[in-house]
This record gives sequence, structure tokens and C-alpha cells, in this order.
Amino acid sequence: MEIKKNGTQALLEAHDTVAQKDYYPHLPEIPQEGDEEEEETIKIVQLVKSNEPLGATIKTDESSGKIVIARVMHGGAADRSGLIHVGDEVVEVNGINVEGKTPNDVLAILQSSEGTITFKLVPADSKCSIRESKVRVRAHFDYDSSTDPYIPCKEAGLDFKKGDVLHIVSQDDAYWWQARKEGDRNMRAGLIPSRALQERRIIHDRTQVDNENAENDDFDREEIATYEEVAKLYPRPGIYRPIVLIGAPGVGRNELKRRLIDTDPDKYRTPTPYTSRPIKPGEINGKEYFFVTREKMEEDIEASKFIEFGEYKGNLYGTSSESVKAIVSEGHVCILNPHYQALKMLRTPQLKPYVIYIRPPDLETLKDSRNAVHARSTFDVNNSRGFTEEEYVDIEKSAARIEFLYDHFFDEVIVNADLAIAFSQLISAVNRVETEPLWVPCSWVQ
Ligand SMILES: Nc1ncnc2c1ncn2[C@@H]1O[C@H](COP(=O)(O)OP(=O)(O)OP(=O)(O)O)[C@@H](O)[C@H]1O
Repeated sequence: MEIKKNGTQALLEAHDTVAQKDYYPHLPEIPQEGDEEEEETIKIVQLVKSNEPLGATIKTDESSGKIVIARVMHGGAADRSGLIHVGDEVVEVNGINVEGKTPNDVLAILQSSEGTITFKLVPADSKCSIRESKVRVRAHFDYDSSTDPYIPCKEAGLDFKKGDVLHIVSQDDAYWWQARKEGDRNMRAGLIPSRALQERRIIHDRTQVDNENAENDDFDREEIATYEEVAKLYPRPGIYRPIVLIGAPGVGRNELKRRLIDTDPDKYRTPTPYTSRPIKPGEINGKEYFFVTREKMEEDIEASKFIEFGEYKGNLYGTSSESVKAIVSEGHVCILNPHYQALKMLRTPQLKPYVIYIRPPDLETLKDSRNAVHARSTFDVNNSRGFTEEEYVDIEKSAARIEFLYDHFFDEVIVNADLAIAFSQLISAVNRVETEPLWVPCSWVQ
């Protein structure tokens, strides 16, 4: 498939025509040896019509003007037959010569055919059989081929949702990869935009929005999240992945963490934070906090030893990455609820955290559920009053922002509407992480 590399506009001119929808022949096809009278290079392929699409597209070849096979979808009927290849020239369909016809004319012939379909093809010079790649990616965007004006063949598109794991079977085309959904039984691959194409679209969309709204800093997201290459990480006995609870302040991460630790305080641990505030009578160094001098903390912050830190009433507070590592190496499950900005520092091949995003329900449910149990506002220093209307709105706002900036880092999302339900979902997630192989960035599994 010839795609000019001068921008997405060019893709419009490069549409394949689907060789046909919903009626592609079911194999067994009967490969016949070339007719005695025919030249040796002609092959005749007979296929029986069924509900399965052929999994091939046709187009008019730019230089020769002939109808050729543009694309063969991996695992589809055409591919499995081993008889139809990219570049094969279509000479006849059911005895009708297609010379001078358009791809749409050919489609019409196919659509009006019943029973068996016979193709007369001139084989392409090089039958480059499609190599199946083993690449798996996690998609960081939703894709709906029916609304994509650029896809060369809508019927061949593969729709997916953000978070789906896709098996990329072919990256031969710079703009359109072939993929299957991981675990999907459907053998035939579908077309999806390649990383290069999707990145280009995102940059284009962002420039549009930036131009319309120059003040909007929401579009300063550094990364262009398209696809992330992933591999399966198998649970390792005695080494537990840290569980990271991310969410808007006030959404309930502490509550969930506390309940989880209460189920088995020896197994689930959270690191003791460091502080530069003076120790109070009755406090024990290493229990509530590790008490250190401000100078020492500043020095360690400078040396990137803290996964997160902040200042409150003139004192520094922070969690060191060493304490997280210590919990892991001692064989405990480390539970963290850091500020979302800490995610980048935590998401390393060494720590391999499992990130759970705690999402607030819609505003009404958020208010009703918290008010019903007289939940204490975490925005109040003394924790002595309920949440205000404004604080509820703030929770929703910061949730939206966290999702916008970081949703590609979430392994799982739990909506904290009913606390008991959210907690049971957390328990299942934690069990899953301990027992099941799960997808992680492929650099973590090497
Ligand atoms: N689903 C829920 N229904 C009712 N109340 C809840 C629910 N989840 C949490 N709460 C209550 O909301 C309050 C705030 O929760 P919590 O302290 O866990 O928030 P947080 O996200 O850890 O906030 P921060 O990050 O600001 O410390 C607590 O009183 C908690 O019991």
C-alpha cells in the first residue's frame, strides 16, 4: 500500500476498497492448477461464500491501473488460505474480466455473486508472507474506526478502548498496523492507526486546542500517550508489587489503605514518613515519623531520595524511596497513597508498582455518600467538620485533572461511591496482583 508521507491528508487518497463485507468465503477453497490454456502465472482461487469476511482489500494500482490486492488481514480467511497475497493482480471475478473496472465495480460483482466465488489472479512477484510479530501494546486512547475519516478501509478497522491490550501482528505499513485484541478468539486482525499516525493526530489536535485557548495549561501534558509496549509479569513468591492508590485529596484513599492494612497488618505495610518537625512527647522515632533535621531532609530531597515531599506549617514531610524498597525486600506488600506527581518516580522497573486510581462518583453521589456517614473533611486541619459544597466540587475537579494527566499510568480504576463495595474491589485487586500474571511495561520484564 503506497502512502505518501506528506501528512494525514495524503491518507485520504489512499483508501483501499474493502474486498467485501460479510460474505467472505469460507475455506476450504479449492486451489486449482492454472488452466491449460492460461499462462503459467495465472492462479485460480475458488472460495465458498460464508458469513466470514475475506479479510482482504483491493485497490487500483497507481502505476498499472490494474485491480490489485491491497492488504491481507492477518489471520483472516484470505491469509489462512495462503492463496491470496498483497500485490496479486485480480484479472477475473466469477468469469467477469475486471480490466478497466474500479474497485467498487468489483465489489458489486462480488456482492451479486452466490455460492462459490472464483478469482483469477496474477500472483505478485514477491509473496512476502506476513510475519506475525509478538508485540503487545496497551492502548492509551479509544479508537472507533467508524468515525475515522482516514482509515483506508472502514470494514477492516479494529475498535478498541483505552486500556485494552492489543496484539500487534503486523507493522509493515507505516500508518496502519494490523492488530487483534488480546484474548480475542477472532483470528482475523483489524486495522488500527500506527503509533506514528496517532502521535501526529494528537499533536495536531493539541495545537488546535492550544490555538483556540492559549491560556489553557491543561495541554501541557509532556507525554503523547498512544501505545505502550507491554509484557506479562508473573507473580514472584515472596516479592510483592507495591500497591499505589492515586486519587484526588479527600476521595478516600487513606480510609481504603487503613482498612486494607487492618486486614493483615503484618502483610500490608505503609512506609513511615520523614519529617523535620520536632518530636513531640510520647512520640517514638520511627513509629509515627522518622524525625530528622531540616538540613538532612533538604539534602536528601536534593539527592532525589524522596518519592514525595511537601512543606506544612514550616516543616518538611516526605516518604523516602528507600523505605518503600525496604518494605518490599522484607516480603511485605507496600501500600502507598502518594501525591499523583510521585507516580513517575514510583513507576520504575525496580519497584513495579500496581497503580489503582480511586475515582470519586458523580457529584451528587459523592455528597450523599459522605454526608450520610458524616465523613470528616480532610481539608480541615482538625478533621472536625464535614466536607463543604466547595470541597466536593474541588474533589471532582482535581479528579478530572489527575485523569487527564495520568490515566495512562492507571492499572485499574475503583469508583469510591459505596465504601464497602470499593473496599471489596480493592481486596480483589490486591489478590489478583499477588496471584495472576498481569501486563506491565515490557521494560519491567527483562
Ligand atoms: N465511600 C465513602 N463513603 C463515605 N465516606 C467515605 C467514603 N470514602 C471515604 N470516606 C470518608 O471520607 C473522609 C475522607 O477520606 P480519606 O481521609 O480517606 O481521604 P483521602 O483521599 O485519603 O484524603 P487526603 O488525601 O486528603 O488525606 C473520611 O472521613 C472517610 O471515612
